[in-house]
Amino acid sequence: MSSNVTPMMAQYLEIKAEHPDALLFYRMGDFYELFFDDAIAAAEALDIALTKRGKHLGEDIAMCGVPHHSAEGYFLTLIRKGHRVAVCEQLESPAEAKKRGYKAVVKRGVTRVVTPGTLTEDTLLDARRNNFLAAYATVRDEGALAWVDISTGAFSVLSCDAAGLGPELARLDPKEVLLTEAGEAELRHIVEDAGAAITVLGNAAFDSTNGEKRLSRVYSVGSLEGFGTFSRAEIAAMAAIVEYIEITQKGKLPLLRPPMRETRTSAMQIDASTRRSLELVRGVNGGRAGSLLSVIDRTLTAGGARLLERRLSAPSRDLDQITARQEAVAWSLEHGDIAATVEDRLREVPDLDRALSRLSLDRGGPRDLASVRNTLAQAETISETLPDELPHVLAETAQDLTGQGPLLDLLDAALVADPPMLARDGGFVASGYDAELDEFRSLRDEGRTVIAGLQSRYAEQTGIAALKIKHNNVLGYFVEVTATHSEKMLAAPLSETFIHRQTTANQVRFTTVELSDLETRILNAGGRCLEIEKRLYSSLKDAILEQAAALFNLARGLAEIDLTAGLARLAREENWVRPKLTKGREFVITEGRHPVVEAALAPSGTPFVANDCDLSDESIWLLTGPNMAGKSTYLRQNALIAVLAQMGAFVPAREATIGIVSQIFSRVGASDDLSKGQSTFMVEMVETAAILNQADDRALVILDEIGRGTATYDGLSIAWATLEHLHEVNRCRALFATHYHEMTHLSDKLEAVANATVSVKEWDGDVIFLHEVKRGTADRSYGVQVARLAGLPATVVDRAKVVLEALEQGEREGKQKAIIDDLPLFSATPAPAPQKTAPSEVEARLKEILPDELSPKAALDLIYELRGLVRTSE
Ligand SMILES: Nc1ncnc2c1ncn2[C@@H]1O[C@H](COP(=O)(O)OP(=O)(O)OP(=O)(O)O)[C@@H](O)[C@H]1O
Repeated sequence: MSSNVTPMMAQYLEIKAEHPDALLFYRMGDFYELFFDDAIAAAEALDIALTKRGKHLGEDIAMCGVPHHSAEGYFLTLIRKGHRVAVCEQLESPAEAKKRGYKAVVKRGVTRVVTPGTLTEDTLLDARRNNFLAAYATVRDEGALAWVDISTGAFSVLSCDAAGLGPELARLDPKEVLLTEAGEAELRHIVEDAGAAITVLGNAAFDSTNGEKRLSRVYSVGSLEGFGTFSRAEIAAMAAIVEYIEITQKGKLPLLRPPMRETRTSAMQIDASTRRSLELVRGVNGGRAGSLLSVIDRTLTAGGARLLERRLSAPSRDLDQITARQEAVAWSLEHGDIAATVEDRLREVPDLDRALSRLSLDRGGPRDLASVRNTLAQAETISETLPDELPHVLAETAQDLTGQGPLLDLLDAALVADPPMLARDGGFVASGYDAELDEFRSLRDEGRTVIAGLQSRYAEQTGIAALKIKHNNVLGYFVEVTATHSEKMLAAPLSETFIHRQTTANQVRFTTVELSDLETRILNAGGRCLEIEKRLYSSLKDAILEQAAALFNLARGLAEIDLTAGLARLAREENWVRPKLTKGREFVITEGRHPVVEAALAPSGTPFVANDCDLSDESIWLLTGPNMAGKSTYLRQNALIAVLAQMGAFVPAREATIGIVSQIFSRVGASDDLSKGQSTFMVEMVETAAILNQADDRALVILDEIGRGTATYDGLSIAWATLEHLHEVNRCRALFATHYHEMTHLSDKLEAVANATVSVKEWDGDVIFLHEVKRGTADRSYGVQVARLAGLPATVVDRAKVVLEALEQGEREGKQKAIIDDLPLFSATPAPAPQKTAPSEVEARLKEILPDELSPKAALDLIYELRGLVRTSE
């Protein structure tokens, strides 16, 4: 290194060398500073000023900085833009550094690396969503995905091959995925598709043998067997997660809950494009708005909201589990008064999971202590509100709410009602909790009163009424009497207490051991208060963390109760019913509704038209009907009802019986994926292929107008063959919407195919949508009428009608091609619409004629006259 590198810059470069892939936030006093390329990148991403600071190897050093107290917001912006941030703090005060030598540089070190998957700060997180960090590992031919939310400690793992990775990532929506180098090469596109950041770790991090040891150490167990039997790949994936947390949190581990082993067969399989098209947790725009989640969320706590999203993302396939959850919702619905009281309490419940996680990472504060206290207080009331007789799910969770009385009492006694954010400034421990603290506080706050008290005591003791305790900068506190009393003061017994300090012209000044003690104590009281509070903070935190496992269960219990009460309220408010789930293949929905479309229509007062669906015998319905009639809505609503039913919720219908659905596939509408260089048609075919290759006989498949992205006959043939495949090979339940009316003949040939249509009325050349689904076929598509409603120019609409008629006539006569060839070309200049043109002269003249009254001569004259009229208009 060049000799003109300053010691500070040398330190910076050394630390930066350890974090080449992160922007290094280097703490200098009240600021974090960035240098060199980091500064240039950060200044651009944060839109802040780029300056210079000194030179390095003859070149200016680029620099930018942000105040440390507002740094979190900047971290978030950088992370959203795809950066990682290494936070380098001062590990000692400048005064401490000076003790080591005049020129010593303050010790610094990276205390954490902020990455998208490892956030814990409330300000950086969406309270109502999980923030998952995932890792994918393969050992020999086995693959596994592990994921954790370090802000809540929830840790899970699943065996999953590479083909299953995309759907799982779509379900979990992790913010960051850890891969090996080889894994990155193979799986990058899948992870990027899921919108997660990729972090590559060395193979050692994924080593399953060391991993097992690492995990056992984290959970302080001899072996992982107590948590379940894990495959090598599962251990490798979990180990990588733990390793990465240790790297980013610089050795501090959050409280991880024991790993939960999931199996792919336990949840309904829903792939990424189906999730998008059904808009389960995100609407078309990527936000919550317009999603199913947004209309069913009645939860009152952050934990409840997160649980709801997880359940909705992974509806169950386990009949017993679903039934147990339904029982809980039904109970809550029947006991509205109890549920209402519970809900009032839930409104006051803070985010316990996240508070615990921050406390365990030493990133918490007094407010997190208060969050624990407030949660415990509410949990206690809730458990008192709940009766003894409860359905299984609620009985289990109610148990988790109890048993924390001692901790609650401790926190109640120790904390003020509304503590400040930071422990650093003190002021959060309640008075009366710690005698020493109370004393120092009164000293700090009431120094003058304590001195006044001492003064009157001394006055009494000496019998000198004029005795004063005073303060100056030279002597500090001292006792002062007038010179007249000096003799008495300097003689025994008073001289034993009062030590002479100074004699002036008129006064004599003394100190006492007690007074100088008091003085030091007053001076130090503020500092001592902070120290004591810091110690108490630590001991309260430890008391909480000792109960971490029970507290996590309690948080989970509250979330379950919240979710149950929310689903019950939803059912009551929206008039939903409890569906009957079976192990068979039924699918009977009576008067089903689409919850999102219904909610969207509500403000306009337009009623939603409920529709039935029965796929029990004829398992494939071929739906034809005009554009805009409501086909897509109908298709989706049936899929959504299945999802809601299997997550344990009630459903928007009058009645529903559903044989458990193993997989849902939905191909609705076409969207270009130009970023991947795929055309609309290509995307459609890839997704259709996935369905035909994967759907089993318990799947529910929804296909909306497949084949429309290509030429008519190609499209029709593909749609035709697809339907046959679903019928013969997949043998699944399916709803198939199409504009190819030719396909309706398939119902004669294929036993399980039925025709259905969405009815419309034609009135005065306009279509009126009835939105009613009936058995049968549609006679036509009314596309041209719908186009007119959409505001297509009248000339185009008229022209389209002419073409349509010609085509239909051609089809009837089997000479379509010739007819099309015969059609004169469309002229772009608007031709006057025929019905609006005034009658021509010839027409006007013809109208006047009364043929019966014409003589042969007059008739001949008329012919000449008409001929003449035509000539003039030519
Ligand atoms: N059952 C219903 N009750 C009331 N309104 C409905 C119903 N179904 C659909 N609609 C209304 O009709 C609109 C069009 O519905 P949808 O998109 O499902 O039609 P579509 O037949 O799939 O049309 P296209 O074939 O053009 O894609 C919806 O946005 C909604 O406002």
